[in-house]
Amino acid sequence: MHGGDFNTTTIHRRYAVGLMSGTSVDGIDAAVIELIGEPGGKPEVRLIAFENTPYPAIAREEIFALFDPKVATVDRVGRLNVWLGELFAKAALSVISKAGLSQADIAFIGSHGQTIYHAPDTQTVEGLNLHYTVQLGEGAVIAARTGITCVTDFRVADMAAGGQGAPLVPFTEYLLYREDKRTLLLQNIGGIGNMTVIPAGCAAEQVFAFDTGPGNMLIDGVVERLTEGTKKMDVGGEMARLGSIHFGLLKQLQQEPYYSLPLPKSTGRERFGSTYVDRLMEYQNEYDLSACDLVATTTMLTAWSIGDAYRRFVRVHNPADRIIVGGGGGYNPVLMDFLRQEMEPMGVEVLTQEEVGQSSDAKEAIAFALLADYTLARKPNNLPGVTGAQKPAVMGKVSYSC
Ligand SMILES: Nc1ncnc2c1ncn2[C@@H]1O[C@H](COP(=O)(O)OP(=O)(O)OP(=O)(O)O)[C@@H](O)[C@H]1O
Ligand SMILES: CC(=O)N[C@H]1[C@@H]2OC[C@@H](O2)[C@@H](O)[C@@H]1O[C@H](C)C(=O)O
Repeated sequence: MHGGDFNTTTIHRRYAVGLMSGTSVDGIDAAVIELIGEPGGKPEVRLIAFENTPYPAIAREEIFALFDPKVATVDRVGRLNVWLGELFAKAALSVISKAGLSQADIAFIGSHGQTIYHAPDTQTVEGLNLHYTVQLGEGAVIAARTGITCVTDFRVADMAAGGQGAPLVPFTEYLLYREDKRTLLLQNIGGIGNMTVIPAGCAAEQVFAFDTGPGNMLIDGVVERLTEGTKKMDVGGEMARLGSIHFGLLKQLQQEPYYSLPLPKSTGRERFGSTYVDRLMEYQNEYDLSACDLVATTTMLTAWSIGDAYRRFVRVHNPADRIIVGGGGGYNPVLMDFLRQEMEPMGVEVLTQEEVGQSSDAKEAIAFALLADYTLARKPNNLPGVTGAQKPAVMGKVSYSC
C-alpha cells in the first residue's frame, strides 16, 4: 500500500507514525500503526512496531538546560528545535524500517515534540490574556528528512481556544478504550501523573481528565540527587522497598496546594521540578531520613496523590471499576503496591496497560498518530471538557512533504 494513494480501495487503511518525547526526557518513542476506518473517525488501530531511542547525552543535557527560561535564549531554543527535528526524523525512519515498511508506505507522521515550557495559566499583559506552551522538534525538518507529511505543535490550538493545552491523550483514550458497562480510569504515570475518567457508556463530552500531580518526576529527582547522578530512576522500586515511609513528612507534603486546585488543571516541571526536589533534599536533613526513607516517602506521596485525586474529583459522581496504569511508573512495583493500597479499598481494581492487552510504552506515540489523523481530516481533536477550551479546535500544524 502506498500512503499517498487515496483511491477507494486504500482510503480506509493506512500506516502512520507517532512520535512522542515525554517530560522524563528518557528518549523518543516511535510507533508505526495501521489505521483502519475513515480518516478522522473511530478507527481500529493496530500497533505494527515500536521503538524507544534514547537521546544522545549531549541532546538530553541541552533539553534539561533549556527547561530554565533564563538559560533558554532564543538562539539555543531555535537550534534545539531543528536539532530535535533531525533526531525525531531518524527515530521515524528507524521504526519504519523495523516495521518492514518503507517511507512511501507511510501516510503521515504525528509528532508531539519535546515540551520545554508549559504556561497554561493566564498572564495578562495590557488587557490581553496570554498562555503559552513550547514543544520543540521542527516538523519541517521531519518532513524534509523523511519525505512524509508531518503534523506537530498540537497544544497551541487548544490554548488559543482558551484551554490548558493538556492533556491531549484523553481524546484518543475515549476513541480506543470506552466501555458500555465499566467506568474506567486511565492513569498515566510518566514524569507527571495524569488521569482520564471514561464513564461507562459515555459520550465524548462526558470524558474528563486532569494531571493528578507528580508522576515519576519527584522519585527520579530525589534518586538522581541521592546517588549523585549515578542513578536516574529507582529501578524496580529497589530503594523505596528498603526504606520506611515518614508519615510526618508525608502529611506535610500532602498540603501542596496543587492537589486541591479545582479542575480543569495541569501541571509540570515548573511546579514539581528541581526546585521542589531541592526542598525534598532539605526535608531529608531536617527529618534525618536515610536515602531509602526519602525515596519510599516520595513514592508513597506519588501513589497517594492519585488516590486523593480520585477521592476528591471523581468518586462521588463516577465510581470507577478499574484503574488502568500506563507510563513508566507501571514498572515500579513498589509504586504499584502503594497504589493498590490506595485504590482497592475504594473498590477500584488496579491493572496495567499490558494486563488489558495494550502497550504502555507505545500508548502516547500511538495517540499522536491518531490525533494527526484528525488534523489531516480537518476534524476537531481536542476535548474542551478536558482542557477547559471554550470550543473545539483542530489541533496540529502541518508540514507537507513534496
Ligand atoms: N523499571 C523501572 N523501574 C522503576 N521506574 C521505572 C522503570 N522504568 C521506567 N520507570 C519510570 O518511568 C519514567 C519514564 O516514564 P515515561 O516514559 O512514561 O515518562 P514520559 O513519557 O517521559 O512522561 P510523560 O508521560 O509525563 O510525558 C522513568 O523516568 C522512571 O521514573
Ligand atoms: C505540556 C505537556 O507536555 N504536558 C504533558 C505532561 O506529561 C503528562 C502530562 O503532563 C500531560 O498533561 C501531558 O502529556 C500527555 C501526553 C497529554 O497531553 O495527554
